[in-house]
Amino acid sequence: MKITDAKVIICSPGRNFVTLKIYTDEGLTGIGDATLNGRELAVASYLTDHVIPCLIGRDPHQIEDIWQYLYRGAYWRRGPVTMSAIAGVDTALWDIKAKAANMPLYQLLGGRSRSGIMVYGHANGRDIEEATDEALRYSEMGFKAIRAQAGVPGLKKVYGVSSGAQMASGAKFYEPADSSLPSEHDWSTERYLDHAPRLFEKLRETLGWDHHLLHDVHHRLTPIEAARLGKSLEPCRLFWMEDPTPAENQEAFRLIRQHTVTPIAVGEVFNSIWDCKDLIQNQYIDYIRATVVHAGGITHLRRIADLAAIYQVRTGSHGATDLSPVCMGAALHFDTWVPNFGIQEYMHHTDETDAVFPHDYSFRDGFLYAGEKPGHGVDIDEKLAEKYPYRRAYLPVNRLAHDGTLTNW
Ligand SMILES: O=C(O)C(=O)C[C@H](O)[C@H](O)CO
Ligand SMILES: [Mg+2]
Repeated sequence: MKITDAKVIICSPGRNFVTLKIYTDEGLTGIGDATLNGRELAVASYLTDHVIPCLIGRDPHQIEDIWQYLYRGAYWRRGPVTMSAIAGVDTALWDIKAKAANMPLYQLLGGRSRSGIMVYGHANGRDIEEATDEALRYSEMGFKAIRAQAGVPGLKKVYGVSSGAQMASGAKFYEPADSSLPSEHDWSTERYLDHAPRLFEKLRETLGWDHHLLHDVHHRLTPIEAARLGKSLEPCRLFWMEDPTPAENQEAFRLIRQHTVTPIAVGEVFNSIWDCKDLIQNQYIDYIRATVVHAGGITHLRRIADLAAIYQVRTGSHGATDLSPVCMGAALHFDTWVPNFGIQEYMHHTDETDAVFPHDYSFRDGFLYAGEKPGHGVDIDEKLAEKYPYRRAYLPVNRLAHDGTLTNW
């Protein structure tokens, strides 16, 4: 088999997505997600201008060789743009290989390791009461694991809290990339550290102890502040505290670990095994959140998961709505196989997105199930995609409430 063509499809059915479609001389096609929220066109250009010309004429079955060719061949290794582009190619090639084998992708990876994929949903509210009501709604929908975020008194806008608008599915609409220039949030660590434990006390009081509860700190604390939060959340027994501090300095997590047994999840912004090698080998974290689209596709994510397995670190892949249904489909096949699976993030896409990307995965009683169609089971309706042209949209920036200093969002 030979690759005859490839093209990048950019569309915005509610939010921007970049999809790579690869064509072969045997009529089989495959698609991969290459979306990098807020920097979409950089990846599109990387693919169109620099990667696609290198793909034509290659054997799509040689996934590993093509991965190495693109990674080593660029000379400039790693980085989110490069690795998202490689992920788009890699995912599309696994899709083609599985279609050629007439098997669902998880079978090629090593077969089924579990009956379904436990997922966590996002309950949030402008205050603790609203977030608690929302968590109850997630429980009624069947979720066994719920991430909770609440507004902080005195702060106008914080990460993870919806303005209140509802989608057709009933879920609260939340899209952080909400503006053609970055919108501005405000932040106070003192107010947040006082407030966050109260949210989880209320959730335990209301929901009891049968649900897994998760929380995303979204990189906003220093290590010692994160240690304090982890300690104060211990009585509420969280499944994880996510991204407590920025992870550029992997050694920083040693300090958090010395102070708290609240489990730690990190990795949604990681794009290679080198970003998490020390975190994993020192057992500073419990869950690795790297995912298919930002970490070089299935080929590279598998290496990260295998390293993590040796150190009893489990997977907990990123699954916000900026990861397209193509990424979600591929991730679910990966999750169906990976031996050290922990949990999968699952945020509903809008109806418009679901219509542009028909898929065969399904949700039932707190679990997602990969479909049985050959490939990863996700397609793109190109005609429909044309109706939703790209719109520039940025993630917000964050400033300290008391003096306007730029801080982590
Ligand atoms: O889903 C999460 O845990 C996130 O932190 C979502 C990120 O803010 C989002 O994917 C950025 O594009
Ligand atoms: Mg996160």
